[in-house]
Amino acid sequence: MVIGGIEAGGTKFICAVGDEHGNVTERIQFPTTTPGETMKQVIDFFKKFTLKAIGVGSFGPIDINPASPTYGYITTSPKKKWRNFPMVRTLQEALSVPVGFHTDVNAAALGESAFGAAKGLDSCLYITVGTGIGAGAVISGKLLQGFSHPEMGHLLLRRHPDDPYTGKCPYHADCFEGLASGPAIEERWGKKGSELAGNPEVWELEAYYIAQALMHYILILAPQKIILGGGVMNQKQLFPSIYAKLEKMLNQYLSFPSPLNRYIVPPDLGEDSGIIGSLLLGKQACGAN
Ligand SMILES: Nc1ncnc2c1ncn2[C@@H]1O[C@H](COP(=O)(O)OP(=O)(O)OP(=O)(O)O)[C@@H](O)[C@H]1O
Ligand SMILES: [Zn+2]
Repeated sequence: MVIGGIEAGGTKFICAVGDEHGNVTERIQFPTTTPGETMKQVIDFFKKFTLKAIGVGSFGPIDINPASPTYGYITTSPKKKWRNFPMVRTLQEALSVPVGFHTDVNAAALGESAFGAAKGLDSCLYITVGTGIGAGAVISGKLLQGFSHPEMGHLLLRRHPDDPYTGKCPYHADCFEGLASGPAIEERWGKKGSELAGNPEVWELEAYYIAQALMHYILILAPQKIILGGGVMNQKQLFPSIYAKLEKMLNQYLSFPSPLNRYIVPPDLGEDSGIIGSLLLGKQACGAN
C-alpha cells in the first residue's frame, strides 16, 4: 500500500512516501512558513504519487473530534498564521485521498509501538522534550484520546527549591513545559542546551522535572514502555539521572515492568518515529488496522 506521511512541525514539515510496514521510499522537508506556501510544497510533492491515503502527525493543539465542525483543523496554535487552518480538508481537496490526523507525539507513539522500542507491547508513552514538551500514548493498542488529544506537557510540578526561574509557558508560566523545554533551559541558563553539556547542574535540574512528570504519567497510565525523544534528550546523561530520581520519588510504591534502563529509553526509530507513525495514521484512515 503506497501511503503518504506528513510530520507537521513548528519549524519544519517532513513529507514521506512509504508503506504500512514503516518503509519510507521518498522523503522531503521544508521550513514551516505560512500555510499557503508550506502546503503548496506539500501538495506538489504528493501529486507525483498515486497514494491510497495520507497520515498527518501535527503540532497542536488540533481538533481530532470527528463530530466537530472544525475536525481536522489546527486550532489555538501559538503559531498564529496556522490558527484555524483546515489541514485535513486542504489535503483531501487537493489530493482526493482519506487523511488520518493526530498530534505529532501520538504519531510518534504509534510508530514506536508498531516498529520501535515498544514493538510487541500493547501500551507505550512517547514524550518529546524539545521546543515544547508533549506526549502521546498507545494504551490497549489504541491511541489515547478523550474529548481531545492529551496535553501532557503542561503538568504542574513541584518546583525545585533552588530554582528561581519564572518559567516560559505563555499559558501557565512554570508548568512542566515552562520549566523544562529547550527554550526554558536556554532562558534560565543564558545558553542553548547544546552548549551546556558540561554543566551538570543544568541536567540535574532538568532530570528532576522530567522524573516528576514521568512519575505522574506512570501512576496514571502505567505504560509498558516510556520513550523519551526530542532535542533536549540528546543529552544522554539525563537518562541515568532520571532513573535515580524516579526511583527515589516513587520510593518502591510500585514495581516497574522492566529494569529502568530498558523501561525508559530513547526512540528506537531515531528521528523517524513521527514520520513512520504518520504512515500508520494514513493506513488507519483508509480503514486498515
Ligand atoms: N544537543 C542538545 N542538547 C540540549 N538541547 C538541545 C540539543 N539539541 C537541540 N536542543 C534543544 O531542543 C529544542 C529543539 O527540539 P527538537 O529538535 O526536538 O525540535 P522540535 O521541538 O521537534 O521542533 P519542531 O517544532 O519543528 O517539531 C531547542 O530548544 C534546542 O535548543
Ligand atoms: Zn503550560
